[in-house]
Amino acid sequence: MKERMTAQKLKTAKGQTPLVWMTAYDYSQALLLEEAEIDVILVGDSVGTTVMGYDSTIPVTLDNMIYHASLVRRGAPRTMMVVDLPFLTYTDVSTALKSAGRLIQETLADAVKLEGGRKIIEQVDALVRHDIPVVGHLGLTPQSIHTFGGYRVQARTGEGIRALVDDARALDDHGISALVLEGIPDRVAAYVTQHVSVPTIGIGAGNQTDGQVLVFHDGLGLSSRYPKFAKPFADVRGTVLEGLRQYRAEVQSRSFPDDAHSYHVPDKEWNEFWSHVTQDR
Ligand SMILES: Nc1nc(=O)c2c([nH]1)NC[C@@H]1CN(c3ccc(C(=O)N[C@@H](CCC(=O)O)C(=O)O)cc3)CN21
Ligand SMILES: CC(C)C(=O)C(=O)O
Ligand SMILES: [Mg+2]
Repeated sequence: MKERMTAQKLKTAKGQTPLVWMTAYDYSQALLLEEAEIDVILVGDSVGTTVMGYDSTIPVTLDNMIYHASLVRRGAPRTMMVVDLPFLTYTDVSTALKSAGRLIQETLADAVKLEGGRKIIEQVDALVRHDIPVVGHLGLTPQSIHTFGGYRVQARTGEGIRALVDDARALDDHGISALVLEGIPDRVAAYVTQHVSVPTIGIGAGNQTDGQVLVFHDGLGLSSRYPKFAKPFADVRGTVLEGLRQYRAEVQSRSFPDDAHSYHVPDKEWNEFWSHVTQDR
C-alpha cells in the first residue's frame, strides 16, 4: 500500500518523481482516484463549471465546497485532499480563518488553496500560523476572470514575470505547502520552480514543474470544451454515449431485460395463484 501524502511530505517531494494531482467532486470519482494511487486530490472550485453548469467559478459558495469535499472524503479516506476556498471567502484575515476553519473541520480536508500572492499574504500568514496547511495558486487564477477580461495566459511580459516571481517568493516565505501554477509560459514556470522551496504543481505551465494537476473531466475525456493545456487520457464521454445508445436500443427491442436480469416464480406457485384466479370467476 502506498504511503499517504501529507503537507509535510510535500516539501520533501520537491525535485523527486513528479507529483500527480487531479480534481474530484464526488464519492465515485474519489474512489477511482484513490484506487489509481493519485498523490493528491484537489476539490476544485472548477466544480462550478464541470458539475454545476456555470460559465465560471465565481458563483461557487463555501457551502458548495463543503458539500463536495465531504463526498470526496468518503470515497478517498486515505488520500491527501486539498480544497479550494471559493470567490470572496478570504477577503480578510478573519473571513479567511472562518472559511478555512469550516472547510477543515466539516470535511476533514488536509489543506486549503487560495488564489493570489502578495495581496492575500496576511490571510496566508494567519492560516499557516493557525496550523492550517495552505496551497498557493498563481498565474491564470480563474476567480480573477473579470480583471483579466477572460481566461488569458499570464506572465507573458517582463513586468508580468517579475510580479509572478515576487508573488511566488512571498508565498514561499510565508510557509505555503505547495504552489499551483496555472496558464503561464513553460520557461516562467521552470524559473519559479527553481526559485521556491515548495513543490510547484503545473496546469498549462509546461513539464518542468514538480507535479501536474488536471481537471477530472478534462483528463478523462468527459468535457465538451477543452483548454489548450488539457489532454484527455481516456474517452469516457464516447464510452458513456455508446452505452446509453445500446441501452436505448435494447429496451426498445425488448432484448433487455433478458431472463438473466429478471426474477422468476416456480411453475407450481404460479399455477396455484392461477387456479385461484380462475376459481373466483
Ligand atoms: N473543465 C475545466 N477545466 C479547467 O481547467 C478549468 C475549468 N473547467 N474551470 C475553471 C478554470 C477555468 N480554466 C480555464 C478555462 C479556459 C481556458 C482557455 O480557454 N484558455 C485559452 C488560452 C488563451 C490565451 O492564449 O491567452 C486556450 O486557448 O486554452 C483556460 C483555463 C481552468 N479551469
Ligand atoms: C485547475 C485547478 C488548479 C483548480 O483550481 C480547480 O480545479 O478549481
Ligand atoms: Mg480552483
